[in-house]
Amino acid sequence: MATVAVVLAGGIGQRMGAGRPKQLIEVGGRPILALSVAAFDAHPGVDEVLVVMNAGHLRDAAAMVAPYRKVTRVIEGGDTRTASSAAALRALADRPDDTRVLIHDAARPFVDRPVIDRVLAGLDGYEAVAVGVPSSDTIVEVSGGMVAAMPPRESLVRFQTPQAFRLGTVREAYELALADPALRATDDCGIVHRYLPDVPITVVLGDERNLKVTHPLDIVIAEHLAAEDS
Ligand SMILES: Nc1ccn([C@@H]2O[C@H](COP(=O)(O)OP(=O)(O)OP(=O)(O)O)[C@@H](O)[C@H]2O)c(=O)n1
Ligand SMILES: C[C@](O)(CO)[C@H](O)COP(=O)(O)O
Repeated sequence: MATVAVVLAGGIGQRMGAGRPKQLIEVGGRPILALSVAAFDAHPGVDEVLVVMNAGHLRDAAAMVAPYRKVTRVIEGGDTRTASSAAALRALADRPDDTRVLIHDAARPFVDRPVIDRVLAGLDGYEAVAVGVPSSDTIVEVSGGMVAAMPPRESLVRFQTPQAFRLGTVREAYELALADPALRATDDCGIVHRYLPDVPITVVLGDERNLKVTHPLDIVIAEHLAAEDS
């Protein structure tokens, strides 16, 4: 069965405040979007890359990813990350249920081959795979400014991407989610977990370098990581 990597680049980068989507910013002389796409293009287990971009920058994105031969389409995303994932799933509507789909934040340009290897290996035994790293901070649930719950840190991980799925599973979860007026989600595994609670989601180890470039300080870190790679 085919393996498709979806690179989500439909955001506007509000928290970065750069005046343009953060995935178009260069680190180490290359756009963040290109670095993310390159990681999947170079992976021997990935057959195809689908890029999701916001409407105003489709041409910029197409030009940036033109050198990568596995990129088959650059499509328009939606107003939220969830809507952009849904747009990608619509673009894959004609693909068989056993297609393997990896959904990745374009804003994580340092995803590397070992992380992708672990995700693909996870898909051999499970319908849904998440990537997590242990937290070095204590994570607390807060309600109304007060501590409401303190789950033991050993039981917590921070999710990264790519998250991977059998297409039939993530498609079914999204069909249910999109029919729910109360839909709220920050990632794709969250949608599978909520709408198909019987589907086990395995968690494989991520990497601290696989950071999500979100705030201006992250650009400083990203430049440093890019220099390490050069
Ligand atoms: N409507 C959206 C929103 C986000 N994303 C993508 O999902 C990933 C994670 O989102 P985030 O880091 O929140 O990016 P932005 O939405 O651009 O950032 P912000 O929330 O600060 O505006 C990014 O690669 C982003 O481009 C997307 O494809 N479509
Ligand atoms: C999917 C994600 O990267 C997992 O940590 C994260 O939830 C994305 O959140 P964002 O607010 O869209 O950046």
